[in-house]
Amino acid sequence: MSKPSSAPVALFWYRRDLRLNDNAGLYHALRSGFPVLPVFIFDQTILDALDDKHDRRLEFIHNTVLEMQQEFRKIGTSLLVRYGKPLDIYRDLLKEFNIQAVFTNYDYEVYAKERDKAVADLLSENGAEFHAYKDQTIFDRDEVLTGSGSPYTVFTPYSRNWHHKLTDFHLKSYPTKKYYANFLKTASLPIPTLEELGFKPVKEPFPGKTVQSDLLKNYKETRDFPAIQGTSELSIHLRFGTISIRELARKAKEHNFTFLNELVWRDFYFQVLDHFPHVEKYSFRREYDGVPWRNNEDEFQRWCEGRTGYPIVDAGMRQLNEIGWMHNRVRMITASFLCKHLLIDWRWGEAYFAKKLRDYDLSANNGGWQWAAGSGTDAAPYFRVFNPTLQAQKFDPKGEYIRRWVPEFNSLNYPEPMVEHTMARNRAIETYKKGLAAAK
Ligand SMILES: Cc1cc2nc3c(=O)[nH]c(=O)nc-3n(C[C@H](O)[C@H](O)[C@H](O)COP(=O)(O)OP(=O)(O)OC[C@H]3O[C@@H](n4cnc5c(N)ncnc54)[C@H](O)[C@@H]3O)c2cc1C
Repeated sequence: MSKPSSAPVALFWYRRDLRLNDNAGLYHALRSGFPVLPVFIFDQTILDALDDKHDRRLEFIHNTVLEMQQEFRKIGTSLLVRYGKPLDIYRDLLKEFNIQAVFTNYDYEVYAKERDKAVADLLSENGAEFHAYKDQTIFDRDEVLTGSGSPYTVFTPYSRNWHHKLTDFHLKSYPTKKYYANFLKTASLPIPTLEELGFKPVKEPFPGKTVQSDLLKNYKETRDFPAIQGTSELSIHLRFGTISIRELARKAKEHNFTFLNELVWRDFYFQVLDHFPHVEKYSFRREYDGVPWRNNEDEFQRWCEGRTGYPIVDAGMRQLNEIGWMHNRVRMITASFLCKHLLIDWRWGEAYFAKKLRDYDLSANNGGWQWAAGSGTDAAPYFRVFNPTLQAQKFDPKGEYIRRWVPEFNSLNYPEPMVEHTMARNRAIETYKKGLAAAK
């Protein structure tokens, strides 16, 4: 394919980094010497897989793209927005523009890595370069390794080394604003509506982008209590890059070590997915794939709908179904209940969360589920089974969270527990034992 004779340009391809400020790949694009055209692709492969057309994630992305377009208009450029399969879109873009290079930020998911490789190959065949940068993590793939150079598979030593390696350099922002003059000057380009993409808005507000210093200061004491707002609710912003991880980590470092350590968990699970891509489909510890799950579909349905008869589990599932978010403590309880009390394959629960969570992120979701199932890197041992009643007493002592989401709790309309705890606990331990022994 010969290049069009128009002036040479570089593209910056937005994906999980939907902001102009402090954006690593954008910074490098703007310093490349070519005028930069920012691009966003609504990826048909991803959109086709979403069966609920009221998808909060897509609405969030769409709103953000519209907001970014306003910012781009102020500086005389425009976001080029396309809908389709990325490789097809790049074939078209190569015909429309004299592309010298495409800049972007790394994505650690298997699908994304394959997509990027295909696009990089296509560009290379057409004499254009592909450059990807670390932007969504503080440390990635090979930056925090054990003494023998292998990836960490346990969080605590990873975290110790992460903190040890951290310097001000890693938290420094990329000053993109200084280079805004290097965007390609264009007229305003159109953006498809949500309806044109085949989706409908949920029209519920999203959490804000900022976190109060007081919340961070008290985070260690408040984060486990789902009835209060003791966590940042920034997860959707971290997921789509509407805030910078470096800015947030600087604030965390200043105010609260425990909060900073949650951001370390995030890095940890990204590097687990990057180094051990088999976790996307299989247990991190492969012997756990031998657990003979019961996989009862009616029981799974009751769990999904929040009708298990365990109020903390039901409150969590209803919170998830209603607002697309669930408190972390309750994610742990509901996930453990599905895997251990009901002996349902963690992948069923993982897929349900993936459908519903507004902050769904493959790495953290998979890490959380494999932790709950006992099959993951840092997993809770299989014989440790959360007691949902004791968890509720400890973390929702006044039952406020439960009453908020399960108003009929304590009435005749509320179901009896679907399994008895002691029986379920013993059954889980025996079943896991059998599965693990068979895998030896
Ligand atoms: C079964 C299960 C599934 C989960 N699925 C997801 C998911 O799909 N997407 C997701 O972002 N998080 C997931 N988590 C982790 C955690 O529950 C959420 O990040 C957190 O509840 C988001 O709320 P917040 O922003 O108020 O968190 P805060 O407590 O304010 O934490 C700040 C940020 O740190 C990161 N973080 C916190 N805890 C973790 C963790 N355990 N692992 C990785 N990152 C973490 C998140 O980016 C979060 O926004 C899951 C946890 C479990 C147990």
